[in-house]
Amino acid sequence: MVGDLSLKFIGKEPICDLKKGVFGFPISSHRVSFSAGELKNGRVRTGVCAVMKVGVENTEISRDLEKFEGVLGLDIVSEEELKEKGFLGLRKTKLVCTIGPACCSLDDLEKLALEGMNVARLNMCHNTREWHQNVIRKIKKLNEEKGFSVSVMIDTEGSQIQVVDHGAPSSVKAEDGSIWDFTTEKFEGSRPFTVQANYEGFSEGINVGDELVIDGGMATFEVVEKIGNDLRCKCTDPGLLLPRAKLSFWRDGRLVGRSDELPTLSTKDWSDIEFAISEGVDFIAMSFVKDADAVTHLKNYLSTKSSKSIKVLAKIESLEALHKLDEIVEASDGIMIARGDLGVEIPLEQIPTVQEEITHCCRKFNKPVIIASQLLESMVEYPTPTRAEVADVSEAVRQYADALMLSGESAIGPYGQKALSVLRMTSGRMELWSREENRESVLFENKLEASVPDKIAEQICNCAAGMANNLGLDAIFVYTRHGQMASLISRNRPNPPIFAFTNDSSTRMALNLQWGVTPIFIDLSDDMEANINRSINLVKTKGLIKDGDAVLVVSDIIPTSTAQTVFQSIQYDDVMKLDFGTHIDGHIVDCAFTLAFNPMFNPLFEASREATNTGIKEAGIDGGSAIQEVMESYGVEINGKVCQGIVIG
Ligand SMILES: Nc1ncnc2c1ncn2[C@@H]1O[C@H](COP(=O)(O)OP(=O)(O)OP(=O)(O)O)[C@@H](O)[C@H]1O
Ligand SMILES: CC(=O)C(=O)O
Repeated sequence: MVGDLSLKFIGKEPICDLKKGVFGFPISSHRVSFSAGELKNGRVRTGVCAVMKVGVENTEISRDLEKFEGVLGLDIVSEEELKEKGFLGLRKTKLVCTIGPACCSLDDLEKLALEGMNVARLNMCHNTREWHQNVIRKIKKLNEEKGFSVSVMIDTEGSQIQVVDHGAPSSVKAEDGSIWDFTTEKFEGSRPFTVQANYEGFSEGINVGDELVIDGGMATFEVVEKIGNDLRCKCTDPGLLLPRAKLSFWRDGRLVGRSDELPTLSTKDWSDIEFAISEGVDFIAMSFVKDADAVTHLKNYLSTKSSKSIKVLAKIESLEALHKLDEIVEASDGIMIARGDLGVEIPLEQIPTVQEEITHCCRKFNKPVIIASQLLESMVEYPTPTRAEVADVSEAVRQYADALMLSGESAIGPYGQKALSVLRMTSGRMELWSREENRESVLFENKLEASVPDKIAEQICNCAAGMANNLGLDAIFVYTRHGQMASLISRNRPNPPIFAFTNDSSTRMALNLQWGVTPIFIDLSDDMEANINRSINLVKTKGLIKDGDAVLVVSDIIPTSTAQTVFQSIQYDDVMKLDFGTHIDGHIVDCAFTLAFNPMFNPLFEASREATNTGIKEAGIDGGSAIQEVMESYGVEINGKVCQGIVIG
């Protein structure tokens, strides 16, 4: 992991507010670099380096513009949005659409892509292999020929106890007091008042008196008799039975776990995964994940079978998954909060808090999260959403979910594009409100568990996001091969948009799901200066950035070129000090930071801290002697030798 941070100003004016210089004074070209190379045990680890550069002369830009070449793989929708609304107008929340019969033509898919669909979701529960293949190919065709960048996700069917047949072609009403048989017996056609379940062992451990709940509350029955494996039930809360309705059993107000023996991935799911690999999808959303092992197993399988990197998302839709949330989130590449099936296993009133907890957990582990199901359910039938639905969407955006998903609204409803536009406009409005309220002024503080270089990269990204917010920068440019730093910055939910330049097409497609990140495909070299200049010139040539815009540049690309002599290596035992001062009309502003990796230096930090506090307290002509006294009272043991603190300057 490598980090590389620099500030780049386009155009003549030195900037700070940033457009007027720091405290009104011009900023000179200035560069600081560091890189953590060797660690204590002598093993060479990947380096971490940072570059800060302020000020670029106009001539440099003009010179680079002359030699500009290459292609900027920015999708046409982001490009249009950027031209129309500017950096801060770019939507941060990503949008996922379930593709079904109502939106599977090339024309419909193009309309959804134009309306802002970032990811197309295909649920393998429905329709044929050929149908899915056809849709995937149409999406790839649109990406290639029309300049979109829509990622493809498939959902595995997973294993769950559900209705195979309920005696009617579509929905059927269960009346109060009516008696129904639930069975796994296979029979031709349909029988009235008979529901066929998909799983042989569905009634094991179920007692007379238990409650059988349909689809989390569509209808409720009481088990009145067990006949072999079959259950005879009386309807106690009338309602609808839909095709593929989910069955759950409850006793004394608690869920009776029934799906333990069902495999997370069935034989059909494995065959769908093979299909997904062969079609080169970008994400596989795994249904009914119970633990981290299932996710790890699939990830390992994909890493050996697929030449491209396919990301594995775990769908959180059972009580079991909630109990193992941390381990599942940590093991996966992202999460889908499948509120539909989750509502079958937990009381509905718990969904909002559970959603917020899962979203928070994903932030903690830096994994993208999709909030799914019933966001605009009424739009499956009606052209406008309810006010409550818009409030639900806004709440998901307020929680900083990475993505929102449409299900039946786009798959079967006649108003799919309109529903997508409601998501887009509601997200944009809420994002603006959050920014104006400066809700994310306190950056996300949970640290990720990682190696020292990764922690440093994380800190660089946290600083970068804070700096971009505090200085009111226009954009953050991240140069990344695997998307790690783009994702670490996104985790901080900064105000400016994040443009992730990558030369890896899997990374580009994966970043489509990450909050606030606009992925851009571009050729990258080891020469960061060349990468920065080329990409800025390309962006500039397209008219997407203008003189005076301030861009923060972060990179995780390790420079190998010998020309990069500017990078200095900082060892584990080194102490790095970054100190800068300026004056405004004779008033001096001084600022310094110190960074060390070896805890041996902690007493030195304590001495400096106490001396600084004394300096602040005693501020005045004689403050220096008080500082000196405190500093000299400290003895710091460094490599076995006790050294006395001294004040320099
Ligand atoms: N490819 C498809 N072909 C036909 N109908 C589809 C297709 N995809 C979705 N649908 C329809 O759209 C509705 C919503 O689909 P979606 O897959 O989001 O929900 P679901 O069927 O409840 O499954 P899950 O619980 O896995 O989300 C489904 O009820 C189904 O009728
Ligand atoms: C999306 C999904 O699978 C659910 O909400 O159940």
